[in-house]
Amino acid sequence: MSLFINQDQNFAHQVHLLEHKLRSKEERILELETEKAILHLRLAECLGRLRRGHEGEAKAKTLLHHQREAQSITQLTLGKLLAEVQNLKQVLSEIFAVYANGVAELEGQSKQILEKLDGARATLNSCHGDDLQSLQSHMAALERDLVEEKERCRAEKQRRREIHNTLVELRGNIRVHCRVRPVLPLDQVQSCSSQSRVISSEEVIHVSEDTVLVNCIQNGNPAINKVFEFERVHGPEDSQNVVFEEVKPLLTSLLDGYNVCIMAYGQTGSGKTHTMMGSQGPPGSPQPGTPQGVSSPGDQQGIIPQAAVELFRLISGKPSESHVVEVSVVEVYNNEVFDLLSLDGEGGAPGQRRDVITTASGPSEVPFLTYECVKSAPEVMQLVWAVVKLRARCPTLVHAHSSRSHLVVTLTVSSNSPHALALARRLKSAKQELQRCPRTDFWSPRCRRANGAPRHASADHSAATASPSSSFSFPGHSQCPSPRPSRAQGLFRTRLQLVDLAGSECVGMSGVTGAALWETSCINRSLCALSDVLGALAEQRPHVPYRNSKLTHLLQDAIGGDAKLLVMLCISPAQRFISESLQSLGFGSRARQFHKQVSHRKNNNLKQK
Ligand SMILES: Nc1ncnc2c1ncn2[C@@H]1O[C@H](COP(=O)(O)OP(=O)(O)OP(=O)(O)O)[C@@H](O)[C@H]1O
Repeated sequence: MSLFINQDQNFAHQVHLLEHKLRSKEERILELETEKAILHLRLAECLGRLRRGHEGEAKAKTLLHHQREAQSITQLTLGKLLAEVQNLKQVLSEIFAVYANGVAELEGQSKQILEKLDGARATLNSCHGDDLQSLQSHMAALERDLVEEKERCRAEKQRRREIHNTLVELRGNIRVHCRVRPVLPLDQVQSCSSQSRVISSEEVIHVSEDTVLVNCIQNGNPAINKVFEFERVHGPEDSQNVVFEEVKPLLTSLLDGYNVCIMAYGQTGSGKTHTMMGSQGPPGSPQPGTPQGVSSPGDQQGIIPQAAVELFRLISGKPSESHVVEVSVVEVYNNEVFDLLSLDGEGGAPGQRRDVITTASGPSEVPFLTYECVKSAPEVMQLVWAVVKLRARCPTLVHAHSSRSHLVVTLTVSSNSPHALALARRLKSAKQELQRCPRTDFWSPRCRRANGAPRHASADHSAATASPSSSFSFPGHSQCPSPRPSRAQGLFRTRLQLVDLAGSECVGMSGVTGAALWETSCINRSLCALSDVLGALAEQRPHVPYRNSKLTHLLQDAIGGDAKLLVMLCISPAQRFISESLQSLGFGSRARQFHKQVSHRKNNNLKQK
């Protein structure tokens, strides 16, 4: 039994070994098949490579072939190009040769042209010199003509001035100058728009040497221009000296025996006091905004100080004649005349009321008027500045230092000149004719005041009402009641009256009330009276209403007599004051009519001759 078991086991073992071998063989077969497949793949790859290598070789062969073809083509083209370059070189050398020839030719030609140019320039220079000479001689001739023309023009002007002066001498004539001042803060109008306050000061007045043009602008309507003509018009840029230079010639008439009056007319704030006195006050006085003691610049002096200097200069030029100069200062306030150089009985308050009378011989006089004898212009101005501060002033909405009275400074020159005495005789007969004018009654003021009452109702007049112990005094003061005994008999007297009128004003604008309102009414009425007198003279009416106001009565000789009168119209250029400016310009034009009529008649006479 055991034997059978061993055999079975051997057999099984044998089978098992064989199966193991078989499995090993099968695995080996699988490995070999795998290797075979791999070898197949490699073989296929190698075959592919080999095939591609063949194709590359064929391509390389083709490329080589093409390269060889290209090389042969390039060689051919290069040959052709070389041939062309050769040709081009040939052409270029030919062109260069032509160019070189051309340059040589041009150089030759330009040389010739330069030579011609030099020749032409030389010719031109000689021609230019001739022309220049002829031009220069022409210019010299023209200049000579111009000088001659200027001389003729100057002589003509001189002749015209002489004729004008002759006319003035024959009749008490009036000439009108106009001065338009610069725009000032008081010209500004403040109006409130919806957002802000607008300040404007539009200029509506423009000037030339002898005309004033006013742009009358009315809301919504086209502007109308009005032109006024005067003997001389000064613009805002004209200085005090320029204004005086035009006035100065009139002063020589004083020594020829004529009375002279220079009067500033205009609305309040238009520059009358500035023009007549100057804005700076007496030299050396402290000015607003300037350190104490600084002198006022000379060119700020107005007509009165400059006229005083000129008068003494004229007198000193005539040493053979003896002259005596006296000064009086009068204020016409509320239609009353006040003697500003007088002192009351106790030697205190200055400014006694005086009357104006018409003397038997014709001219008006102020009895008991105080005259001060003066020997120099500074002495005159010392007196005038001392009393000018007594003048009534009142602040208004238009002008903070508005003068409420008319100021009349009179310089009386007494002379023993035979020429003046001869003239005096001639003028006396002329005056007798003027006396034929009938007289009107005095305009009776509503507010007459007794002597001694305060002169000024509205203003602060501490000096005017000073106590008797006041330290106020005038240099060399000596009151001479009229008739003036100090005056030598047989002397011929002429008067220089310098008048700073009070300004006309519109009550609505100045906003005055109470006593100031009465002052305004008096000022406006006296200015109306002045205008009426000029109107009557211009129309040559038989009656001239001098005595309708104290102002015209006082100035009777100056306005209508034998005096030479110069009205200096003072005008503000601003739109705000246009109606007052038009009124003043109208006054000036009316005053000139008097002058024009005389000239016209004289011209006719000349023509008839
Ligand atoms: N030509 C000018 N150049 C510069 N400032 C001027 C000129 N004219 C007037 N002014 C100035 O205008 C202001 C008013 O002038 P001014 O006092 O002379 O007026 P007015 O006409 O005398 O006035 P009123 O009649 O009210 O006295 C002053 O401050 C003055 O200095």
